[in-house]
Amino acid sequence: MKINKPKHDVNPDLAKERLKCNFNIEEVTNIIDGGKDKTVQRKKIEDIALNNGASLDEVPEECLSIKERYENAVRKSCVYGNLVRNEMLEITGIENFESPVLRRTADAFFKDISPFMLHLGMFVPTLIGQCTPEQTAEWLPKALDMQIIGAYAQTELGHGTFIRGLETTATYNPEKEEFVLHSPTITSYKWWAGGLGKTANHCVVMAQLYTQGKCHGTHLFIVKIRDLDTHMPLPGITVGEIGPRMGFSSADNGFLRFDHFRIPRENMLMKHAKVEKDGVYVKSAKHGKLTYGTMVFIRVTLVSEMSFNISKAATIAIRYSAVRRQTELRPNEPEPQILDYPTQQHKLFICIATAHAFQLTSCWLWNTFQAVLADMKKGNVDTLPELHALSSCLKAVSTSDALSHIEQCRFACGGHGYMLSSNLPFIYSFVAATRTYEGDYTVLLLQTARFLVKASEQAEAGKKLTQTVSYLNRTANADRLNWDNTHEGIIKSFQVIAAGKIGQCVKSIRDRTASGMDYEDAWLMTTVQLVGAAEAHCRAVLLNTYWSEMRKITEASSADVKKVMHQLAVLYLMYWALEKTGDLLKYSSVSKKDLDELQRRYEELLAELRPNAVGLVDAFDLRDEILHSSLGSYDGRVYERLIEEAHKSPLNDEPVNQSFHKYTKPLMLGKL
Ligand SMILES: CCCCCCCCCCCCCCCC(=O)SCCNC(=O)CCNC(=O)[C@H](O)C(C)(C)COP(=O)(O)OP(=O)(O)OC[C@H]1O[C@@H](n2cnc3c(N)ncnc32)[C@H](O)[C@@H]1OP(=O)(O)O
Ligand SMILES: Cc1cc2nc3c(=O)[nH]c(=O)nc-3n(C[C@H](O)[C@H](O)[C@H](O)COP(=O)(O)OP(=O)(O)OC[C@H]3O[C@@H](n4cnc5c(N)ncnc54)[C@H](O)[C@@H]3O)c2cc1C
Repeated sequence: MKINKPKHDVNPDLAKERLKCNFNIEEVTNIIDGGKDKTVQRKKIEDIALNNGASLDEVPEECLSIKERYENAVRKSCVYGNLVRNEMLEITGIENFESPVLRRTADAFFKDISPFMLHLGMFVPTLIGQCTPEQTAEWLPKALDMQIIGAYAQTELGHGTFIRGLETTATYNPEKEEFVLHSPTITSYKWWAGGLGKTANHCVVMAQLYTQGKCHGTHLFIVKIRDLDTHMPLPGITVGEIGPRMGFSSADNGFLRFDHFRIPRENMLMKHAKVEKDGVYVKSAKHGKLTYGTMVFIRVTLVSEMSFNISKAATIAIRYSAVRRQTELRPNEPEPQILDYPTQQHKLFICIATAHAFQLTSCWLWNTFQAVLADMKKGNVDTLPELHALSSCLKAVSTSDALSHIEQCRFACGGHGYMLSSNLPFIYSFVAATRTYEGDYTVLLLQTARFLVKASEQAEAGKKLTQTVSYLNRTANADRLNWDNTHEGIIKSFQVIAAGKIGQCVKSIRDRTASGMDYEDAWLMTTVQLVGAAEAHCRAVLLNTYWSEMRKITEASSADVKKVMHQLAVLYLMYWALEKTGDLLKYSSVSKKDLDELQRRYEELLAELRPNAVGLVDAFDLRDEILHSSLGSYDGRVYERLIEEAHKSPLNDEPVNQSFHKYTKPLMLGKL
């Protein structure tokens, strides 16, 4: 495989690691990309984006002021957007505008975030999923061609989670065939939408629809908020940026207030529900929640996004751990590479395995999503609840796991991991937001729990369940599973844990209602358990999917690749079994001896994977321009880069900062 040759000599420790690797790296890269042809396509696209050179910042993004950072990000977004529009989409096909391949090239331009991300990330998908054919013809080409720039304005100051509680109103006036958008309260200010503050000239708005004096719940509208020529907000629109936050600091998350702002009837996105010219409301014939479609789509794509982010953090931390030496093991011997510490391997090898687990699961989820869309086209919405339950829990657990693994990667890099130049803080703060946005962790797990409780009741009634919960048919009446110390045994035990927890939730709810509580209170009192049950279900799905997809995808692989891919999947199973020993003890016959044996095998597996660690992260094939890391570059020039980056600090522009003469010296002389 053509590696982009490093300009400098590779650090000798890192070079030695590469000699140790005993599998074909390119073969693993092809597996991750989804095939050899996909790797070739990805590299072609990366060459277009990365050779353009526009990503190069003279001053690091983080050293700029808020305004400069935003302006610089817009500059780069325009160069990047133009490349996507004119060159990259020609290769992927326009229908793949959100391909992970395009997504990863964006990271070469932005350490933090592009103010245009939500245009392609949510505005365009909403047009695709929510417009009639006529509306699609009107809006989509303009959006894809970037003649209009959009945002997704759903969340309000007062409500993000509870969409039905949104307060913005869209009241239909049949005389003028217009909707009047209005923000009646402070809490109805739209709040948070990415790109809305300063960049977007259009946005999709979620508002309560009123017609013929009746509220029909939340619906989507496309709204032009700024003049296309002057970019001034239109009369009736108050729009701005919400202020500095933990991450997302180069984008302009926005607020928006409507003062009786009028839009034509045709601007209601009417693929599912409609308002006729005379004001008659026609509800969706298929399903009441189809306006939530963009959220389902993004939740599905976030699983692959998490794989990508973990693979970046793991690459940085593992390459650094091969270069870094610390602490004498024995007197007069060289200090070991920190990667030789089993505790370090425990922090990091699970990250490699998780990146693979999420990548394979995300492909499987994507196929499930496509199958549900195909069903819905034929008018069948029966598979939607299962997709909603799956995408909700996988979004919640993948973002939460990614966050804790990325934090482990930072811990694994000691003090240097705290430097922005390592890129780990950027990756961390980006992923921290994913745990909240697009549906908070707890809230989404409770959505899955709702589905699981129903499924459990159906299993009890002897009904045959759909694929992802079919284990409830087999395990509903099982008490404690006989522990079986095989890989399949571990997966089965997670299904039994999930079934046991769901069963316990059902019992708690029933006990509480039997003692006089109404159903809502009984549910509320049980929510801590319900979140645990949904998480357990998600773990069972993840373990099962990773294991079976890994076996399928490596069927034709070479023996060495098969072996290392197999080792990673086993590591994943064992890691989670050991993390959940309490549950295993509760729901299976596992003994202390079995668990000790599992721990011993896990530690041996870490040692077996050790020689391949650098090879495994090289297989992610993340170019230095994408990694943006002083600690993680291919050549391992860690210390040189840290010094180079330190010199870029604006505080080093002059030998003495003016504050010395202004404040410190007077203080020293007692003249302040
Ligand atoms: C170069 C390329 C760059 C591209 C780069 C890409 C990167 C990609 C970057 C993205 C970047 C994003 C940046 C953040 C963008 C935001 O964050 S946008 C805002 C997102 N907001 C949220 O996710 C809000 C979360 N809240 C919700 O989804 C809903 O309120 C809840 C929690 C699902 C509850 O909804 P509800 O209407 O109150 O429904 P509820 O009464 O609980 O349930 C009623 C029934 O509806 C069902 N239901 C609820 N939701 C659904 C659904 N969605 N589907 C089907 N059924 C549903 C329930 O299961 C339930 O069924 P039953 O049990 O009755 O059978
Ligand atoms: C970086 C970032 C970008 C964003 N971009 C956009 C965007 O482009 N467009 C957009 O419309 N929105 C956007 N959002 C908003 C985002 O979707 C919401 O913040 C998110 O859905 C969570 O809603 P909330 O803020 O109302 O949290 P809350 O619901 O207020 O959550 C607060 C706490 O209450 C708990 N809680 C809430 N409800 C329940 C319940 N029913 N049961 C148990 N616990 C509950 C939660 O678990 C959480 O612990 C963005 C947010 C961030 C952070």
